[in-house]
Amino acid sequence: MKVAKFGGSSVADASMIQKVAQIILDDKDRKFIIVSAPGKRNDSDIKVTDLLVELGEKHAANESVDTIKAKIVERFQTMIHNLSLSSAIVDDISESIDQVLMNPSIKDHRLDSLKAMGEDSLAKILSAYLQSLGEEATYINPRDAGIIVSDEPGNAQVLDESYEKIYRLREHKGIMIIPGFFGFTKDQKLMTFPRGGSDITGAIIAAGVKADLYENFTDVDSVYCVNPNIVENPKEISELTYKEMRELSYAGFSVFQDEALIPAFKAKIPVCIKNTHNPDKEGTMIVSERTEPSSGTVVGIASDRGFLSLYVSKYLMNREIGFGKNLLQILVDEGISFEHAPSGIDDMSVIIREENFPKAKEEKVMKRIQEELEVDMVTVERDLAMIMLVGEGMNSTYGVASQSTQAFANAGVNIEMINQGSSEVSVMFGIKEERLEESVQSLYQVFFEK
Ligand SMILES: Nc1ncnc2c1ncn2[C@@H]1O[C@H](COP(=O)(O)OP(=O)(O)O)[C@@H](O)[C@H]1O
Ligand SMILES: N[C@@H](CC(=O)OP(=O)(O)O)C(=O)O
Repeated sequence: MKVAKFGGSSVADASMIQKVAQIILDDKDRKFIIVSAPGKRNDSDIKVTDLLVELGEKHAANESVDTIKAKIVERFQTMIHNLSLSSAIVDDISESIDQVLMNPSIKDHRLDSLKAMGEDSLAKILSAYLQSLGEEATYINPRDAGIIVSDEPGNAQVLDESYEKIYRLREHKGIMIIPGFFGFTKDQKLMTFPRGGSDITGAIIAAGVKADLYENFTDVDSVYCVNPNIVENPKEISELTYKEMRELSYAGFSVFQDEALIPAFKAKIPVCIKNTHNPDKEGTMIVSERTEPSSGTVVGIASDRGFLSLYVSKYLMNREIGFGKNLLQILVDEGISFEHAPSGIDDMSVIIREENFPKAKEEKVMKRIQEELEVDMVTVERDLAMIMLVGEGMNSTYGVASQSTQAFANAGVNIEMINQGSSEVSVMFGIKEERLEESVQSLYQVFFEK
């Protein structure tokens, strides 16, 4: 049995849905289908989830939602019309949006219910389309599928008790179409996963039904060793380990949501990233152990913008018991989560995503650090990018660090920070955001073109 997830780019319009239906019908093992909300049809288009977020924000600000709601409904209407399906589905979508907007009992998590409407509507459309082709296909709501999640709006996590119920889906006849991106709390509140979270639903269902394979269909032939938007035609990766993919997706390989790997990894379900436009291509396999030798020590270079470094220096910091804990406690008190915390003898930097440490919090946090920890210096440096080199073989190989620093030197880029994490499969560099592209290109040359 296979679980196949189709991302937003794979269900962007009616012609894509026809392709998706063909892929499903081409393999009888594709029994559990997870769908995202319609994504961009072209570069200037807007994802349905983003339209729904805008709708929610306007509603919360008591602004008129008529125009934005009409845009969303029209998007589905065109799709339904081009698939020759009943227009009653459009009326249902429009009514469901109104119900969510008017329901007073979901006030504190209304945005989740709105965001979920993209996936939910698309799942209903795909099952109706498969039925119109004479197939036995059923829309299954995540509540009925058994996806039970924590009560964290926009950031839900699956609860382990889900898996037993999901396993029972195996007995269901025909093809099951399950909307991605959300689940229900024990007290029946709808909660969404983090953005990109349909990948997470796919992994949860794959783990729950103990699938032989989790196929993740997107719009590229494979996972490339570097973001194809930065390097033209980069090398394809045929096989990756869970550990490598987790690091790469965390650090910027947006092709697979970073939290999605955990359920698949725990249940040891192999994952295959494939292209909806080119389904016969093998794609990239993600497995627990490599079956073929990797072509190099570094398997991928991931990068992401939007970080800052909170730098603290205090003479004899190394002798002060609890300094690190007290610094991090201040961040906890202020509701700031951090990513990395490299430290020296008298210095410590805390790397934070800018969205988690808005400028409005800066003055108070700096003042608290200065006064409570009596530091010599505390500064914040914004507009940083992180570049991560990943590969399971890296730690047992000489020269990766020197080759990397050479690559930065070739590009004339100053390294602000190096962090060889404890994961043993990655090394991370912090640089100024504006030098990101040339750094990645130079690293690509050194590790993949020589
Ligand atoms: N290393 C990488 N390999 C492949 N694609 C990548 C990589 N890094 C970033 N991407 C981007 O990820 C995109 C696919 O992810 P996404 O747009 O979320 O797909 P979907 O709509 O199928 O969920 C690709 O089109 C590509 O631009
Ligand atoms: N539609 C949701 C969830 C998702 O996974 O989307 P996509 O498959 O387009 O990345 C989002 O935009 O976040």
